[in-house]
Amino acid sequence: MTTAPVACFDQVTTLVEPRIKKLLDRLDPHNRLVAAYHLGYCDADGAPATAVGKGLRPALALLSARAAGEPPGPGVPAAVAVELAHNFSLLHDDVMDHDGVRRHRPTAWAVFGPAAAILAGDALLSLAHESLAEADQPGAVRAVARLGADVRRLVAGQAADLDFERRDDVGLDECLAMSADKTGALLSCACALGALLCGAPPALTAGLSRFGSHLGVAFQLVDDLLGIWGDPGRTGKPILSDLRARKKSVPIVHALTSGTAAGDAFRMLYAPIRQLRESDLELAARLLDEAGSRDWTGKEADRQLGRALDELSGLDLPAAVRSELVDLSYFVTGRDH
Ligand SMILES: CC(C)=CCC/C(C)=C/CC/C(C)=C/COP(=O)(O)OP(=O)(O)O
Repeated sequence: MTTAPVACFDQVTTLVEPRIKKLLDRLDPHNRLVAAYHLGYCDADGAPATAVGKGLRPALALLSARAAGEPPGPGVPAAVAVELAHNFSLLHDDVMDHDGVRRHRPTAWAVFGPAAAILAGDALLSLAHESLAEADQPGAVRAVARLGADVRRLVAGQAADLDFERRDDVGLDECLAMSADKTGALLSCACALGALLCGAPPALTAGLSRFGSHLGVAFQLVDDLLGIWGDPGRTGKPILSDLRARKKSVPIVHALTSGTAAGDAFRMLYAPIRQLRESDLELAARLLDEAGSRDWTGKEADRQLGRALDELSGLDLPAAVRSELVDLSYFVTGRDH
């Protein structure tokens, strides 16, 4: 496990969470309860609880504002916006995937029903845009437009991901492109949005954006590995969850297209006509390992991390910000949850 850089995550707790809680007050009581439950601010009865997400995207947005030479404060509307947009996507994703557990607790739809969870997601996305539109800062309009464009990419990535589940001819390149849309777009947005909101020079915003894209793909590849080989006690999701759901994540597509004996055996096991038993799932994970797919995915995550760090080295950044962005990048790719 890699230790998280402390300062930027502390600022998420002290600066971003209180602002999100204040925005939730604008929602009708039931919608607010579902959203607050999903965010981990309360349990299903409304009793206070401790927030559950890692807060990666808001941490990046605060660092993005600092990259533009500002203190973290002016980055808060951006940090709030990306965290709310991220949680909109998780609420809807859990409904679409019928996932019953996230962040070590029953998902919002499992507790309150799919309609309530979808509406809570809709409300969070609206609040994300309000957070930026109400910011009295030079780049507010551009920031709203940027968030909108990146949420559109996230939606396209999710559509591709769902489509892949029905297809048996998915290629590795399109799978990586899907990861760049589904996850890279919002991380890229987080890395650019703080600077954009603060009116930073376009070259700095563009460089941060490219850094975030590569980091986002690396993040998704690590997520793909954790979806198969992660410890449920750490990930907060059921064991072998991506295999059980017959996902076409990168390690799975790598095996299916590897042309190895293990990859071919995996293809037979994973065929849609077969009912997958628990023992099949363990065998499937072993075959992926034997096909070299775990190793390839880990190396590709490292390659994307390298490209992210190369982008960073070309940017003129305050030393403390550079060092936190580097620490955060290693945390993201070395995480076990
Ligand atoms: C439109 C739609 C439904 C899109 C879905 C897109 C989607 C679910 C992408 C997956 C992104 C991802 C790896 C989330 C976990 O982030 P994390 O580990 O940072 O989560 P945390 O906040 O729990 O820490």
